Amino acid sequence: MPWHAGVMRISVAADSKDGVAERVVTELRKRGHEVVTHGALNDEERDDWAWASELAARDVSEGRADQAVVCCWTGTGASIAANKVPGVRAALCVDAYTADGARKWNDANVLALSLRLTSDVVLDEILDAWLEGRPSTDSADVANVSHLDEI
Ligand SMILES: O=C(CO)[C@H](O)[C@H](O)COP(=O)(O)O
Repeated sequence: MPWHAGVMRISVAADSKDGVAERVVTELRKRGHEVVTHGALNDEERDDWAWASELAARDVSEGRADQAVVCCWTGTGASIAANKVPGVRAALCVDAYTADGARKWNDANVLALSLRLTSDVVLDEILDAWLEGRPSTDSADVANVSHLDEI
């Protein structure tokens, strides 16, 4: 399903059943999106950050999800793991400005979050910016993003 279609299928992964991770799931569902859970949010799966994040990123890469949100304590490991998956552009976002830029300039398709840093208010702001964000059509931005596949 394309970005602009409104309702999306979004995979959410976390390495602990943290309140922030559970709030991501709740907030996405509240906004009408279909959510698939991985890692510590899924009783059947391994909960380490590299494995959990990989599963969510592969959902995006292999077309089972439109976007993903990957979470760990710092957000760093989750973003590194996701960015190893072909076609994934994961962005670790600590505020709405970064989330907006990640969608606009980087056409990011995976949002990485720090469970440690992300307050409820900031999470709401990040999700709003992320979900409303659209990739730039500026030729330089398009060229940068397409070069990522060539690197
Ligand atoms: O931020 C992380 C990785 O970037 C992890 O969440 C952090 O290392 C804690 O992991 P664990 O609970 O398995 O020790």
